[in-house]
Amino acid sequence: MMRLGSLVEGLSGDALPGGGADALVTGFAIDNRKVAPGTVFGAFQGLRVNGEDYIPAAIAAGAVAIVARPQARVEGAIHIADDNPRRLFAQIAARFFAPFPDVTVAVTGTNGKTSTVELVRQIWRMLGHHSASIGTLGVTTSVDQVSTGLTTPDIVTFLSNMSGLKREGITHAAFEASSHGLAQYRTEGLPVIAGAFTNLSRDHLDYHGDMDSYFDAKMRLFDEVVGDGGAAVVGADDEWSAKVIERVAKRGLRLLDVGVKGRAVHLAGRTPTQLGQMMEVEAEGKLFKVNLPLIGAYQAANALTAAGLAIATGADAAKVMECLARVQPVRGRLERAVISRAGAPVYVDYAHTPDGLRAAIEALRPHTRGRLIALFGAGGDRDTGKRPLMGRVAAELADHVIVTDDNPRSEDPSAIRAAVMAGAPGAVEIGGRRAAIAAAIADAGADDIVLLAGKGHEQGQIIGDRVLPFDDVTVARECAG
Ligand SMILES: CC(=O)N[C@H]1[C@@H](OP(=O)(O)OP(=O)(O)OC[C@H]2O[C@@H](n3ccc(=O)[nH]c3=O)[C@H](O)[C@@H]2O)O[C@H](CO)[C@@H](O)[C@@H]1O[C@H](C)C(=O)N[C@@H](C)C(=O)N[C@H](CCC(=O)O)C(=O)O
Ligand SMILES: Nc1ncnc2c1ncn2[C@@H]1O[C@H](COP(=O)(O)OP(=O)(O)OP(=O)(O)O)[C@@H](O)[C@H]1O
Ligand SMILES: N[C@H](CCC[C@H](N)C(=O)O)C(=O)O
Ligand SMILES: [Mg+2]
Repeated sequence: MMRLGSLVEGLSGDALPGGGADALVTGFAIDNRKVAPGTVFGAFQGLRVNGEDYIPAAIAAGAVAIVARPQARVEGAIHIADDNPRRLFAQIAARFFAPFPDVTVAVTGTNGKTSTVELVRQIWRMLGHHSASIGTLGVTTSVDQVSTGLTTPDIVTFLSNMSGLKREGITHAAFEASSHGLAQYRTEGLPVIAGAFTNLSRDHLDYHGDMDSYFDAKMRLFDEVVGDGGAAVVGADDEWSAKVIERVAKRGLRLLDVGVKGRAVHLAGRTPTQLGQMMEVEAEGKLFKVNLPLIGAYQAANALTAAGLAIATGADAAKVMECLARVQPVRGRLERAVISRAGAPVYVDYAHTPDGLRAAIEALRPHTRGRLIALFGAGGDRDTGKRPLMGRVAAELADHVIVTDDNPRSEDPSAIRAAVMAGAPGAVEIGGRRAAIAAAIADAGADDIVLLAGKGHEQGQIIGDRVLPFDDVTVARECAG
């Protein structure tokens, strides 16, 4: 327990009203249903509801203070007022949940965040650090993986997870900063010493409106979240890279640009091998030949971004390159699920954007002798504009396209499929993901390759408000057996 005064000192403009500084704080919550006596409640205006409407309920449940806009009505508890209550709440809560792992880094970008945080975690571990990652796969350490549902559930869960990791002896942590998380101040308050940008392409425009706003949401990572004197690892091969580098320079962060156009970690060459690829990498004036055991240009890019983060946080480049040769595949990212009876390899990948789909198909192309069969759908209650674009990418790059269901959520699955089909003339539509997977595998010959895209590691299919058990890898094995 801590006193409210010490938690807000220097953060909140106004002095706490009479006696407020001595109030004992027992915890933090942003949902009134999680308030207990002594909780500080963050009341935020949301997309669905206004959290300020729950202030009376939070106070009735024992909230000691409310962090909310100055206009909010607070009676019977201390009102800590700020025009940006989400930011202030994160700062105050971080003081409560401190200490955190000593070395903390964050990754943003449309695609590649989960892969990159997972690869940094592995590199750090190989270098002898106690490391963890937080993101779509949950909270991962070398001994444990706990799923959390969302990439970044909420600020209280995030800070309490980070604090729990510190208690378990974790010294190095990498986390995913999604654009929703950044816009809602869900992943901050703690010192972040390096940030990384992977790439930017169409997704989530339902939430952000347009690409410039989406870009700005992501750039908060470098503008505000990474601490003064910190580093920025920037994937240099994206059409947005130059703009990112500009922002990083303006903020005065140390830049490590990585990729084919990168100078700090330069990818000079890349040759696919049967189970991976040989990369030629220049870093710190030396040339390294790295046998990366992961396929696809996109995985090479993520591996180098992860390497950049390890270097930015003090690791020796030569040692990091040695580690890259020993990384384990990331769950559900070009994971080889099974080889069909006919002899066709079946890959599961989490591609759920047009650019992700392009990356996944291009990764498999050099490994395909016959036809590349791509199966995917699009998630319901998400950016609708990406659907025909995903269809178009697949129709252009794959030899045979099957359009099926992803997580329809509250939408009509056939309407989602129709929107995808609109971009993919010639594609076959099969409602019901299991039936579609069975058809894809049955259709594949010995020289063909099957890509099951969109759901990666997910263990359930969200239909309406029900989550039915579903795992692409398991279903693929059942259909192939
Ligand atoms: C669009 C979005 O990001 N929504 C998230 C966000 O909602 P919001 O702030 O708009 O909240 P709201 O539901 O309108 O409620 C407003 C406030 O009232 C509070 N409340 C609400 C009801 C109540 O009874 N009592 C109460 O106190 C809520 O806790 C909230 O603080 O905050 C909520 C509480 O933390 C989240 O549950 C919710 O995630 C929804 C479920 C969601 O689907 N999010 C997805 C899109 C998401 O965030 N995905 C990204 C991944 C993106 C990527 O990596 O590509 C992620 O980081 O996971
Ligand atoms: N660097 C990259 N460039 C292009 N596509 C990529 C890249 N990295 C990953 N992808 C594609 O995106 C998919 C998801 O990868 P990953 O889970 O690492 O990304 P993410 O950013 O965490 O996604 P999410 O937004 O769902 O959390 C992969 O399965 C792949 O198809
Ligand atoms: N983080 C992404 C994951 C999408 C995964 C896909 N299977 C879907 O349901 O759309 C999102 O929440 O938009
Ligand atoms: Mg992710």
